[in-house]
Amino acid sequence: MDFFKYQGTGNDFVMIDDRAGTFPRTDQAVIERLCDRRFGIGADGLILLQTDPDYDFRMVYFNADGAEGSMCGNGGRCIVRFAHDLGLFDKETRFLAVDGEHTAVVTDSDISLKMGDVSGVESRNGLTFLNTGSPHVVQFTEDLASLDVVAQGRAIRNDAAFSGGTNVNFGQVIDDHTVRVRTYERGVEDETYSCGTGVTAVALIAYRQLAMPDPVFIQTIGGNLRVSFKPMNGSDSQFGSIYLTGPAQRVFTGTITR
Ligand SMILES: N[C@H](CCC[C@H](N)C(=O)O)C(=O)O
Repeated sequence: MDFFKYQGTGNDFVMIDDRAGTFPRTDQAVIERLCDRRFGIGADGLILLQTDPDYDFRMVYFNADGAEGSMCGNGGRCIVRFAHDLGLFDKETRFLAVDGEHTAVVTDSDISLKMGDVSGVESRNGLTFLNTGSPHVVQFTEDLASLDVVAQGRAIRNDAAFSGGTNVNFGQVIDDHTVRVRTYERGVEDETYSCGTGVTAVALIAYRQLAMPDPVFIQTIGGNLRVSFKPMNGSDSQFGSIYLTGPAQRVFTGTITR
């Protein structure tokens, strides 16, 4: 079976053209092995591109642990680049993911992905929590560089307040419109270089708590992203027209031999 490898700001994915629908998608051990950085290809997740009667394509996303995940923003940007590379559309696309419809626009340098609307921001156990397609906690800190993201992220990830777990993002304000972010990802169970739904969550909370204006510029370990949004219904915790914008590239192709 052929595979492709894509990365978006260092969040990397095994990408498979599964338009024939033959990939063993219920075999969690196979997916986990393909994502393993020692025994497999190595990736933060695996994504199937499938057909859909009403859309350009359908995205099916699995975390590195092999389980089907909630929405993945960087994976969404990567599969848009993949579909574009396959010639499935010209500049603009409409596709279906686990959280519903997404649209995206492709330029040479960037993919701009429309994210699902955000319906609320909660405080759980004193932690700021919201769902941007995946569940996220957002915390701001003064010293991001020396933070033990894995230890602190894992403790919050396993907090009983979050049934099913949560991803955990730590942000440090760099200037009036820029936040640097590090993320502990559920399903990878480690820090990743970037998390698209995570930086989206951070941008919205930077607006809500710190009055940071739209768009918010984000620095991750793996590169820079931009999040634009519109508050909805006169609320500072509901958002629409959310766009996640930044680079996504094919890195290599290969063949899975067993
Ligand atoms: N890396 C992804 C997030 C995956 C979410 C996943 N870790 C989960 O909560 O199931 C992103 O760019 O949005």
